Amino acid sequence: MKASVLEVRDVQKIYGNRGESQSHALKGVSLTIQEGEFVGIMGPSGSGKTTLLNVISTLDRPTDGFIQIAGTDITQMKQNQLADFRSQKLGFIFQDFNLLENLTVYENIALPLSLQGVSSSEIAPKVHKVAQTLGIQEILQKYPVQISGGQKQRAAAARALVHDPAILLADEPTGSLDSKNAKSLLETMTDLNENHGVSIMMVTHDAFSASYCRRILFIQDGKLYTEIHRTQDRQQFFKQILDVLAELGASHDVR
Ligand SMILES: Nc1ncnc2c1ncn2[C@@H]1O[C@H](COP(=O)(O)OP(=O)(O)OP(=O)(O)O)[C@@H](O)[C@H]1O
Repeated sequence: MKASVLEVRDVQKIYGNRGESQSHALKGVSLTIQEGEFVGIMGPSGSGKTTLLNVISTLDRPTDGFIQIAGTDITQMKQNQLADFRSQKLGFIFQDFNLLENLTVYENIALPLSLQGVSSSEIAPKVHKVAQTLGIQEILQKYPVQISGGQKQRAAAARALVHDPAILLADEPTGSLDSKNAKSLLETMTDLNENHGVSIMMVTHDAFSASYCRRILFIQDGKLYTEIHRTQDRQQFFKQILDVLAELGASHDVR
């Protein structure tokens, strides 16, 4: 049986101190992601998706509950340990790429390893390997301003994966892409998941993007509402997602 890469148990998040106006953003969320899964997180605006992603990605702490990533309980870690853990075990892709404009694509991809003090001779083969997987070998010497949005997102994905993280966390990764580049990135993520064993958790509003996942967890009002698994083809799954979103009364994009 596969091991779990992520275990979230009874996680609560309350913003604001006692006596102030408080916001109960997560009200006891539990979920497990197994190694090699591609899981989507969806839900209406304000349901707690970003909060969930932030506590899993160690950027914020839960008020209560337990989160284990690759066998390590992150809720017990000190701040400096969390920074190391994040840079070694987690990979992130965001909507707006977050590439450094004054570094080449190669240097951007190498950055997480350079920051960990890995030698340049060890870094080079890793950058070339991940660039090959993402089909961006030709643009390694270019600067972000010289490449397209789709290429920027591939470079960002390469940077997220170069240190071989336990899980790739994606927050609206197709949000800044046109539909052709979005489709191409989603196909790449599917390839990473199916053929390279990358475990992925993706937060998205977009039913088309979500239809590439194998399983989707829906959150509403800080709690898990339901989950669905892809058993048939992607078009069927897309319809199933729209049905749940309609049930939730959520607004959604249809590409
Ligand atoms: N820093 C904060 N301080 C106080 N309340 C917050 C804070 N961040 C989020 N909230 C509240 O917590 C709840 C969940 O917000 P969250 O951003 O996690 O939702 P979301 O599902 O990501 O929404 P969206 O899809 O609009 O990004 C909301 O009621 C929000 O107003």
